Amino acid sequence: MSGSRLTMYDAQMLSPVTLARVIETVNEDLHRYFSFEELVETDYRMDVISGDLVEHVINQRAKSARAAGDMVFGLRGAEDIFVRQYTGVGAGTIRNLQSIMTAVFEDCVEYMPMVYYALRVIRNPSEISLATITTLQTSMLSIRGTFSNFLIGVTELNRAAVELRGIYDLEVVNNVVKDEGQLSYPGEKSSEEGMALELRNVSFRYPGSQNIDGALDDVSFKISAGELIVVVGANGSGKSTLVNILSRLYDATSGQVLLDGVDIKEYKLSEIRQAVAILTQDHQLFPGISLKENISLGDVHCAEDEVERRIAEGVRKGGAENVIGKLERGVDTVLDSRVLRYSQLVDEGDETNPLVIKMEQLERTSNVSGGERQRLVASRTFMRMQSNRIKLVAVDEPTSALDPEGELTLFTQLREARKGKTMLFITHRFGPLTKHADNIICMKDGKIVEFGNHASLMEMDGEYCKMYRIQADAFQS
Ligand SMILES: Nc1ncnc2c1ncn2[C@@H]1O[C@H](COP(=O)(O)OP(=O)(O)OP(=O)(O)O)[C@@H](O)[C@H]1O
Repeated sequence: MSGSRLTMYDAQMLSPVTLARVIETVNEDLHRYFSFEELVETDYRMDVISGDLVEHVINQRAKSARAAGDMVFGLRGAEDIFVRQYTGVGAGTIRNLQSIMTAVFEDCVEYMPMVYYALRVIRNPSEISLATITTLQTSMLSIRGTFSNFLIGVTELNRAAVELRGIYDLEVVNNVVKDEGQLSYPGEKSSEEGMALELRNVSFRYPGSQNIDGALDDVSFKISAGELIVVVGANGSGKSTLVNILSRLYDATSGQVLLDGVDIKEYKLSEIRQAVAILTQDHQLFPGISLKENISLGDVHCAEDEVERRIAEGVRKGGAENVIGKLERGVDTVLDSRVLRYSQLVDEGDETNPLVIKMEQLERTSNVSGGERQRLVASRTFMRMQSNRIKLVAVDEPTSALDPEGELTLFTQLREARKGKTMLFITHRFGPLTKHADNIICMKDGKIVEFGNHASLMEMDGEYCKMYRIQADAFQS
């Protein structure tokens, strides 16, 4: 795609004047602009934050906005909202409020003499003339306009604030996770083998949680560098929360987290993020950018002459070679291309409306399945894992849409890539992983109820053994 052609489809029949319009653009910069703009959505939060991509996304968005130039006319200000959503800084809101208040103040000052004169006329009606009435009327209309603009502004601000809260509770996370550490990671005590992890009496409750109990309750354990750990437990037992705490997406409410024997808060936050690779069901393909770029975002710090090779390796290990092979444009394929939709006054449910028909035609349908998507997302993680900086890999049930062979291959590839890394797998399926685990953490109601390898936990005949037997029996009966 190149050029900057805009194709417009107007709906003249809606009204004597055009009230609605569908615009198609083939401008690549504009597409990128919309794509990066969309990454503020909750759906992509996990990828952007855990991949340490905040700065990259903000820069790319600004760059494509500059390149697209006037085509993003009317969308200025979105930048502020974007930055605010990622940083928790309300710069845009504050600036908007300031400009509205300034306008009101200026108008009040401007019309003050009129107001004074109007008050005099009320007190002394003999002063009034036709010219005075006309002047007063005009002034009052202006003042009314100013105040109605003010009210619209306040409503807008309110809407923006609600949107902000709704979309991004990450703002809370950013406020809670303070980036005050000074140490570089890996540090002096770090091992070549991977990241050593320790939790000491950690309890955690999500900000604003309505649950009676916290998500983690007095959790303690120690994992040596380079171990393969499997975390099991019922839904809601705290497994994913454990990963959130270890990768410092959240800070523990109480207790201490140590990485290589040093308190996690003493390290620079971005260096911790750069040392961790996370793959979960929540990880997504980014819309509107090529598969190649999607996978390369696994490591934006990769040397330029290494990128191609590492993407290819990521694709192979992620089991996505066949997926890409069957696409006409291969790794250059753009899935979920963004379409500019302007649908004011159009009932999108009305399937006979010519604009609705046109919009549906323009939506690029994605031609990959859910499982194929998971393979492409896994390819990004494998791209990331090739970096020497990665010392911890946390994998949280990323295989829900994979066929059994795909799941087994993914786990095998992950295990084989463990050199120099500590691996943490969260799974509900015991077979392919637990027998390879150095240790298994079994969780229940936010607590660790059992810790040990498969043989020792089976011998214990407790919670782990019970869950294991349920799955094993299902295959035998
Ligand atoms: N963002 C959140 N805000 C508030 N509460 C949350 C949030 N995420 C999880 N919780 C709560 O924390 C507890 C632990 O959740 P967590 O996701 O860690 O469980 P899990 O063991 O990974 O569950 P699953 O097997 O279903 O993935 C649950 O009670 C859950 O409702």
